[in-house]
Amino acid sequence: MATTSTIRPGFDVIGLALSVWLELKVTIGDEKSSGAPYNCRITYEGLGKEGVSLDPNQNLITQTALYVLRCHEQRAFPSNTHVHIVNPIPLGRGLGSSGAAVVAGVALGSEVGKLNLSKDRILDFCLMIERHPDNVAAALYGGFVGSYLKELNPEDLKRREIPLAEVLPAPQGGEDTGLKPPVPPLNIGKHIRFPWAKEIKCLAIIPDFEVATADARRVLPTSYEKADTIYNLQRVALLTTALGQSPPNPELIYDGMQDKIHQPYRKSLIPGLTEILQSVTPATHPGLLGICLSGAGPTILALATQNFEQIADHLVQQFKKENISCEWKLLEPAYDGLTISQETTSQVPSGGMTYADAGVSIDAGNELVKSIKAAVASTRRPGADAEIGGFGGALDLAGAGYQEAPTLIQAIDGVGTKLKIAFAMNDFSTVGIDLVAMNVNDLVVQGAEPLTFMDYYACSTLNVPDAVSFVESVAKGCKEAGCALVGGETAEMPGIYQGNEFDAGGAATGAIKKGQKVLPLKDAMQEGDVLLGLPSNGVHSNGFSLVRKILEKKDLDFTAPAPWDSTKTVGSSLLTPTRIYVKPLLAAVQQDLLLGMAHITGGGLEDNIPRMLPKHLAAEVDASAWPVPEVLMWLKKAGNVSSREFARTWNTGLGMVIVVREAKADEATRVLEGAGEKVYRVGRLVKKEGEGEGVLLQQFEHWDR
Ligand SMILES: Nc1ncnc2c1ncn2[C@@H]1O[C@H](COP(=O)(O)OP(=O)(O)O)[C@@H](O)[C@H]1O
Ligand SMILES: N[C@@H](CCOP(=O)(O)O)C(=O)O
Repeated sequence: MATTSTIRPGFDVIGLALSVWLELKVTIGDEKSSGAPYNCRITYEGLGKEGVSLDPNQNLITQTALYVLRCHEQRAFPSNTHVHIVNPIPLGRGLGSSGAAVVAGVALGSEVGKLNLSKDRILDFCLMIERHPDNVAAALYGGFVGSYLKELNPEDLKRREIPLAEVLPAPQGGEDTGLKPPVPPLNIGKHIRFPWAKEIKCLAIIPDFEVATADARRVLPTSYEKADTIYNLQRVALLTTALGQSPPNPELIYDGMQDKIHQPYRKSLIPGLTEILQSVTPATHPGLLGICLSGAGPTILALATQNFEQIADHLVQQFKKENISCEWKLLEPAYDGLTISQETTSQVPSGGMTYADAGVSIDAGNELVKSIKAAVASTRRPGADAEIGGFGGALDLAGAGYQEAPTLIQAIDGVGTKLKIAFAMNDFSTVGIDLVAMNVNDLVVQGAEPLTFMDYYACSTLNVPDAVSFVESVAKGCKEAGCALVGGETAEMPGIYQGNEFDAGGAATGAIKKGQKVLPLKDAMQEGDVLLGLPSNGVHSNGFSLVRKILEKKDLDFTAPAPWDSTKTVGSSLLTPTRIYVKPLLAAVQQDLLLGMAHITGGGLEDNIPRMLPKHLAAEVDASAWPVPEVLMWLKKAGNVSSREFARTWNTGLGMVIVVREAKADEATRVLEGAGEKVYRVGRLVKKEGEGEGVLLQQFEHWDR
């Protein structure tokens, strides 16, 4: 079940289901639950743990389920029911936690009561609890949804027990609610799904305080000026179509998301709201399409196609001016809505043990596979269809363009301790790119075209949203490298990993056409060959143990503004994914322009450059020839890291170093620049003195500026 955000000016009308899922795991016949009130024991994990009641008559989910059961002459849950709630949706922030809880509650009642309610009937019940249809309709049906409430007929209107409150603290309405609750009239809500352009993503800027939806509705007037009503109607009519058009039109969407019937009244509850909403436009922040309050607030929803981090960081800073801290999330529309699955292993004998009891959930694994299918399939390429679910990933070499047996090159690597930063930031949307980069960059330096990738994700207990975010980022990396994600492994190993931590590894396979040489061509290299460097964009994926030590020493939190880049937090800057150099380098390889390449990973320039050189040659490198990223300069200074150590730990600003013949250096530069690279001439090959150094660094005082 996804959380929804109502998009202005469609107040109480349009909602969007987002990729954050409230999950209920229900067991009937659970011995530990015997004697629980209403036969129901609740356990809870996730957001809101401290505040949410575990009393079945108080908890919104079970309270709603009891209401549904009582409407069907069932007074309580079946004996020994255990409901385990897993909630990743922040409560009271305008992200529809209550809407999702109500949908979950009605579905729970329907399932345990064996009522077999249709989705449309579930909506009727939901609307008895939460009277605005936008959140519940989107959570129930999934996607971008418009909805309306049918006018009740005079008989129904007369019924005192039909709820008047917006979010009811109890399924109530009359004195006898508990015994004889109001059964909803039939078909009171209608919905329709609108198209949503695939490139539009949702940034949720979530302040660290709550605004109860009921309070945010209390500040609204009971009637509106005609002009304000027309203002909103005009915009909503266009907006629902504009959000489905590809490419999206920022002007239409930005204008279409203006509102005069609720945001102006809610500014009293959200400090700085008007200024914050006005502080970004598509002109000041390219990629932004529109901005509004999410639900009843205080979360801000920004729709965008790119530059997510800059937009989010800007909005976080605006809130900061009001002394409000925020976290932000990049979310996608979710199209599944309410989903219910039955565990096939449910005939557990009394006292019998299950794999799930031991901490390994086959269901969660299956759900993960279902959720990542689309992202994985998007990496398909000739020769590999990237369909997961089989026992192994298939690659048809002829289909991939290799008619004669090629040389296969394989690489395997992990993300390393950069994962620690992702855990601290609870952001797994980029580390998969690092994982792919570490592998495919190793392949391409040998001249191989990456064809397939497989990832390994090992955790304690599978957190499906985190794992989905991770695999989606792996898929992103694969697309950038042009390889298909043909499989992977998710391992739940309680006892080996702790909390939300996991380890991630992966392996790539690439090919070199018959007749084409495997690089480096050590025998062909000679004194005077030129070294070209391609820029890194920061730390990439090595040296993070030292990075963390330096931050600790400087007492710098991951959420603090980065001292080297005021537009980012320390954590978000450090999570900048490793660059993938495959496409530009293959362009040069195909023209036979390169003699060798070194991917600058652990061990830095000092250890990696010699890996591509023959024993008798050394690399003379001019450290002043390329700019060092600010983050690396800061780390060097803050950690008082010597230049030698600097060049052995981090990439110093070069992600790739390439050897070319002097006569081909300009041509190679032109090809690489044509493929979008910046190229620096950083040195040359010289004769090595005996067992001397493989890298002779010159001008490294430049790093001490
Ligand atoms: N997973 C949940 N389990 C139980 N109660 C919940 C859950 N999610 C939300 N609620 C209830 O809904 C309230 C928040 O609803 P509301 O004010 O409408 O905010 P939101 O914008 O998050 O929907 C919470 O305080 C809590 O009582
Ligand atoms: N249309 C409602 C939506 C409330 O959403 P929530 O996520 O805050 O519960 C409103 O704007 O009041």
